[in-house]
Amino acid sequence: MKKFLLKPKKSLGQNFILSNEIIKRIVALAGSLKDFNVIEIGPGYGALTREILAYNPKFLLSIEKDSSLVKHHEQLLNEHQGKYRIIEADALNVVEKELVECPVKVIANLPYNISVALFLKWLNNIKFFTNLTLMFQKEVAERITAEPNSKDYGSLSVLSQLLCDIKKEFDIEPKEFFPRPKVYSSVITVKPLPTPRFAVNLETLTKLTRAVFAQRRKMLRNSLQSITSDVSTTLENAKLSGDERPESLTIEQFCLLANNIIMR
Ligand SMILES: C[S@@+](CC[C@H](N)C(=O)[O-])C[C@H]1O[C@@H](n2cnc3c(N)ncnc32)[C@H](O)[C@@H]1O
Repeated sequence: MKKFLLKPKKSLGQNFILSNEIIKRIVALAGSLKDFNVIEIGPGYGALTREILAYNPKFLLSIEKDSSLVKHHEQLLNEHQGKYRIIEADALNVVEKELVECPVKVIANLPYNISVALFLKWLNNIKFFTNLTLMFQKEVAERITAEPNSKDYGSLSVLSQLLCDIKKEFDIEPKEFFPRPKVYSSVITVKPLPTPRFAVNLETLTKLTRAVFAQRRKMLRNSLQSITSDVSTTLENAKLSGDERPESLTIEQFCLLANNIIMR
């Protein structure tokens, strides 16, 4: 990769993995790919792409925004005709189900600047995916996997864990990338649940958790005022006193609250 001497673009979150061992560990986490269509976001120079193709998936679709990197995939395209396709696009705007059929697995070292937005987009349609093996900045992985009563617990943790089984697999040091990022990275595996852990309207839950975590030091009786005009009935029906702070609520309690709230 270094021999191409292209200047990595910070604006596109370009930090390329150098270690073959780490590439192998990541792809192995996705399990067998034989009968699966695979999507890779941001293939870059194709380090993960090559390893994914070595697993002989049914089909691999890569989505890369940087046209100068798309050009580097000619050889892979020739070697894997009919099995591999790369499109130049912004992954945030792609409608996956129009491009590949189920069953689908996602494997990606995500560009850090769009990683949360992309993950939220997938959560909205999570049943489309069999599993996702994803690298995030460590801080984001910690927010996704955080438990109640921890500083990282928030809207992203509630939504992710309501819909999926998620495991933090391993951390990666900055020295394993070119150029070196300032922070550690983490790989997580995401297994969508057949149905959410608790029945709830996702839009209401999202608005509720965003509103209360935006004021995470405040007690619920105060922070709920911004989204409902009937705080006391809402709290009573959700079996809460109102003294609680959002980080102490379990996912089940958030769902009960969402099911009982009448939004302004
Ligand atoms: C962290 S690098 C990963 C590169 C390579 N897969 C690796 O692991 O070495 C992120 C990649 O995503 C691409 N990218 C950035 N923003 C994107 C977007 N909105 N849609 C698709 N690809 C994007 C970058 O150009 C870059 O190739």
